Amino acid sequence: MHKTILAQIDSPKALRRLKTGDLPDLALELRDFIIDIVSTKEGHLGASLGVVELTIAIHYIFDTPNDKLIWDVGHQAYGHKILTGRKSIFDTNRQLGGISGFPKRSESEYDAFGTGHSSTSISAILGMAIASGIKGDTERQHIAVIGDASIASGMAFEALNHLGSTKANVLVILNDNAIGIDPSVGALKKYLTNVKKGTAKEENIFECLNLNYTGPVDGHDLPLLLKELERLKSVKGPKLLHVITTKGKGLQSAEDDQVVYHAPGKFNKSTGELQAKTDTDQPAKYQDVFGHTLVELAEKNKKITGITPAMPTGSSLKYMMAKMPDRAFDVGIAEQHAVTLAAGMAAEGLMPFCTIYSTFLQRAYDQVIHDVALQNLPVIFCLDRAGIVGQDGATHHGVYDMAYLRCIPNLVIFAPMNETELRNIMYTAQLGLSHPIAIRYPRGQGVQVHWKSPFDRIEIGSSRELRKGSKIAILSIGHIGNTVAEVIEEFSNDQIGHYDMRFVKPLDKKNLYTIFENYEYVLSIEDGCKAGGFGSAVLEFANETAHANKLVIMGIDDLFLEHGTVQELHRLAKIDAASLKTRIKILLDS
Ligand SMILES: Cc1ncc(C[n+]2csc(CCOP(=O)(O)OP(=O)(O)O)c2C)c(N)n1
Ligand SMILES: CC(=O)[C@@H](O)[C@H](O)COP(=O)(O)O
Ligand SMILES: [Mg+2]
Repeated sequence: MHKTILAQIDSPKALRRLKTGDLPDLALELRDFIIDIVSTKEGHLGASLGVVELTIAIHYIFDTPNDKLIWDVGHQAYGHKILTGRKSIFDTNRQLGGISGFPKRSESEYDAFGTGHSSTSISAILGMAIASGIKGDTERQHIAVIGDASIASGMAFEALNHLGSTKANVLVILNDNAIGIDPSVGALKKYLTNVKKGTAKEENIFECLNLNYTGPVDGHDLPLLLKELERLKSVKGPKLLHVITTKGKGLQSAEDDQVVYHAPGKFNKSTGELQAKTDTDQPAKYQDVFGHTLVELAEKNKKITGITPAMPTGSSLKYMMAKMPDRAFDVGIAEQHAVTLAAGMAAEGLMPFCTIYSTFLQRAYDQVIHDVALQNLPVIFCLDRAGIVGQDGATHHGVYDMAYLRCIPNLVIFAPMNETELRNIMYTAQLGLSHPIAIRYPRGQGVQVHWKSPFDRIEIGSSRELRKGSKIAILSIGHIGNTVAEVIEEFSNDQIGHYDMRFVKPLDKKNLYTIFENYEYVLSIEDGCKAGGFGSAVLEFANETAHANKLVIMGIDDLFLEHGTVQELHRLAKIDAASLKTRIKILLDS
């Protein structure tokens, strides 16, 4: 009997034909299935395990896909994917050519809205509910599932503020597990904890916002969930169901270490034990070089502060937070606030290192312009996960930052080719800059095993000549310069020069002028979009000096790159070693 129910479910329609008594067994099977696949294929684990009962209950009670269902962030939607016709291809999750790790409109009619960045679900579902109203569809249900960390973000609050002033038929399900990737933070978290303890003040914050509030209810109690959802189906207007769940539910190690099991990599599906890393003599991750270097600098320079919007582990700001809790802040999923908070600190003479994933800084674009650059406040942005990030895919690649930052006056943009360069620019920045600076570095490892070098000051706007040549000059920006260095080793002649340009802005125009004068061809390469990026900056320079005909730009074309390994995606984007080799050969032969 057990192990057979999930096999029958190829759609929510099949699910809805089950007896309610079968659903607890289905929940067990669904958990096992998720654990089984994620243990070898990797991905986000804890969040999906936590909402197994909720996922079953929603699809059981509501008429998806006619009723609209949005999963905020979407990293918890594995159960949803499996129950909505993607069970047989779930083992392709996050792999090249496979299904996305996040809901995606083009993938399934059950994915009502594409997510990946958090806190968008309430706005989007309200938009859909308003659309249903305008189209005269009064029966359709609209459901957004949002986590406790995501609902604390500004965008979610903006949406709640609007929602509560409407009669829209929207159900917000607050999935409260008291943790984001790292433990949730802030006053709202304290409030929700008090609600759970029954010690909250009499007025309920959601009722004050004019939402019909139910809860808190046990999100693992399937009969209770079914009952509440069935009841709420006939309650008109905006409403919020507060469910309490355990992230990682059903796998003991994932419940015990929720931070690690958010996305644990490969693990033993029976014991939960993580697959041991075999090679210890590996270069450190850039994020760790950042995190440890910041502590090192902050120990001497008391003006240094650190800020992360909800990514203390991912960015490694956790090291400073542990050592200097008064000077290092996790502000929750609040990129806009993080940037303007840093601006305020800089205005008062502090030296804030504001570390944000490249992709998530997109949300704080106006704050970078209006609050930082326009006022020329020397905030130090450390943009982690810049470039292609791999399996998280299109929502997460950090490939636009050079383009979207380069057009902002006053802003310096630097990309380290290795750990030493990252350390040195961090050191330089805290010596005192007269401008804000964005330092972009990729996900994963650098190239140096022994990275703890003594500090050296870097002259702003200076590039490095790594190899002198005569025919082709390769200009690289950041970590991708290591691919260039490797590739040109294979060309024994001295025709190829290599320049680590370091600064997207200001460009080292003096050096560029000499390069364009002395080489027949100049080839720029970047792990960002070509439109408006580093190569575009070089092209603008080349135009000014009438050398544009010498320039070849390698970068990412005008398209959204999907998911796959970083290597696969570099190959697809034609910025990998083989593509570079081909380009070089063509130029050498011409
Ligand atoms: C705008 C934005 N910032 C940061 C992230 C990174 N991120 C992904 S999941 C997550 C935590 C979400 O926590 P919560 O909403 O409580 O959901 P749970 O994982 O607990 O289910 C964060 C910070 C993101 N996806 N989007
Ligand atoms: C869902 C989400 O946005 C994060 O969990 C993201 O996948 C983190 O990526 P890193 O593994 O690069 O920290
Ligand atoms: Mg949570």
